[in-house]
Amino acid sequence: MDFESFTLLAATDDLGVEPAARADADGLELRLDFADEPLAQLDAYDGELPILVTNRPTWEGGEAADTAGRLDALETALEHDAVTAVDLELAALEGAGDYDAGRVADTAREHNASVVVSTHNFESTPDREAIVNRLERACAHGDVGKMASTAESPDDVLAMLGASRELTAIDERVATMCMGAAGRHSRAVAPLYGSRIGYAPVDPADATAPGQYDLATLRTLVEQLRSDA
Ligand SMILES: O=C1C[C@@](O)(C(=O)O)C[C@@H](O)[C@@H]1O
Repeated sequence: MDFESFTLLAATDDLGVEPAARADADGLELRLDFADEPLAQLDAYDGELPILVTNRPTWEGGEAADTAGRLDALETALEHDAVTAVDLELAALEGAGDYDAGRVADTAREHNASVVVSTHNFESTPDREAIVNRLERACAHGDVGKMASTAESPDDVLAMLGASRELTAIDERVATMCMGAAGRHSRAVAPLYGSRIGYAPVDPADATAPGQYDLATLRTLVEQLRSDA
């Protein structure tokens, strides 16, 4: 996955959803931190969709302990041909936590895999300038800078969309979304402002973040809006 164009990922903890995802997804996001035996799942994987692997630490809203093993698992996952992208937290690349995620980025590049550098705000959405600054830092560390914030108002979504448009206009590759009820529509609209990645569960009951649409719905919304543009 090179994220040259909008890429819709079926977010999951179970690679068994792959056949059901094929109609609407361009790939899968496997959340190692949510999954049972994720590396065994990858060993057994014979699906068609490429995979982005994520192993989100607890200090960034995930369920993975901040250990060297968290990063080891991502490096092991990158040995699989089906894994063509890895998600690394901006904070982990800038020295937060106890372990340097730079080695995982190096491994990704050795395997010609893309590096998605992510940052999250589960409480609020900063202003447009702050979003631009954080996304520029993320873009500097990888192939796509990704930010997911929590919207409380339409103004928050406007800030995220404006930042997306501003960075896309200078050829930065970003993925943006606002979480929560107030931010939900951003998941369908942000691709029109340059966002390169969307995340959606096949089954809405399996959401990996607040405010996600199910996969088929998000595909329909994005395609309809893009055709109207
Ligand atoms: O970082 C992201 C974005 C996300 O949090 C979302 O809001 O859709 C979903 C996560 O699974 C993914 O790793």
